[in-house]
Amino acid sequence: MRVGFLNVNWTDILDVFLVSILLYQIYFLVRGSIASRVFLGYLFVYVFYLVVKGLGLGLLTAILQYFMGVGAVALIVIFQQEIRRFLLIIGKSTIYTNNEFLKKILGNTVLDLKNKNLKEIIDASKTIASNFNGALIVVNKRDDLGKFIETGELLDARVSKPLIVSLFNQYSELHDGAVVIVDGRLKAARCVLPVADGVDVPSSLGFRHRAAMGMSEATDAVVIVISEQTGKISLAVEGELLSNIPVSELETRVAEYLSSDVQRLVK
Ligand SMILES: Nc1ncnc2c1ncn2[C@@H]1O[C@H](COP(=O)(O)OP(=O)(O)OP(=O)(O)O)[C@@H](O)[C@H]1O
Repeated sequence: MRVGFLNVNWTDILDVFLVSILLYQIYFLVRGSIASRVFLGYLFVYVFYLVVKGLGLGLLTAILQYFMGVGAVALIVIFQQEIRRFLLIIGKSTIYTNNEFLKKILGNTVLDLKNKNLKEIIDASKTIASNFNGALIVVNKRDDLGKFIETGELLDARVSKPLIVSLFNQYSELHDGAVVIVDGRLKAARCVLPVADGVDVPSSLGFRHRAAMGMSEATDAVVIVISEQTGKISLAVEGELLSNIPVSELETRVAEYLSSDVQRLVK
């Protein structure tokens, strides 16, 4: 098919269609964040490069080509979070989650909660909430939480209700930040978590709740967050915050997410 001076065949149309979807998905992932400005900047340089190349300006093309090469590596670093989210979306597609064979190969079966000491964690959360002491408790699922543990005070203690409650006591030296629990061991306290900054985050949310969302977006851990102001308990899972969870439902909700393939907790 000829459109003006262009020769267009069906593969070109398919190509443009797929690139449009890809660009839209990238825009959807980065919109509202600082990364979106970086992405636009990079896109602008790329279009400029195509124009320069089309005009046959050899030297400028070579310089821009080098810049684009280095920029591609920089983009991977800058877009770590977005790339992770993008791959998670693909990984969570129904093809995978509904396929028993793949689940078995990739070990996506029911997880054993026996070693997680959930009861102690839940009991501690209830007590902290009733005392109106704020808290941020990260409980691992499968992902390695090593780099977040390193930001805090290393403890590696057996999880127990009194330990967690006393760590979040307002007079404790370690009450700030989050505790990270891995397979029933309280690995560290006063940990710094990544803060969620997307447009989906309500501006009214404080930093404790944003950090819970950010952590659950960056990893598959479940984060229990207790508000110091209201004593309400919320859960962050897969980048979403489920506010004001009734204490009677807390254990079931956490166990449900940690033990199964359920990707999102039922609201
Ligand atoms: N990135 C972070 N990583 C870990 N802990 C954090 C982070 N940001 C904030 N916090 C913790 O949250 C505490 C209070 O934050 P802030 O009052 O802004 O949160 P909030 O969501 O309004 O919670 P609250 O309802 O308890 O006041 C801080 O003192 C700190 O202990």
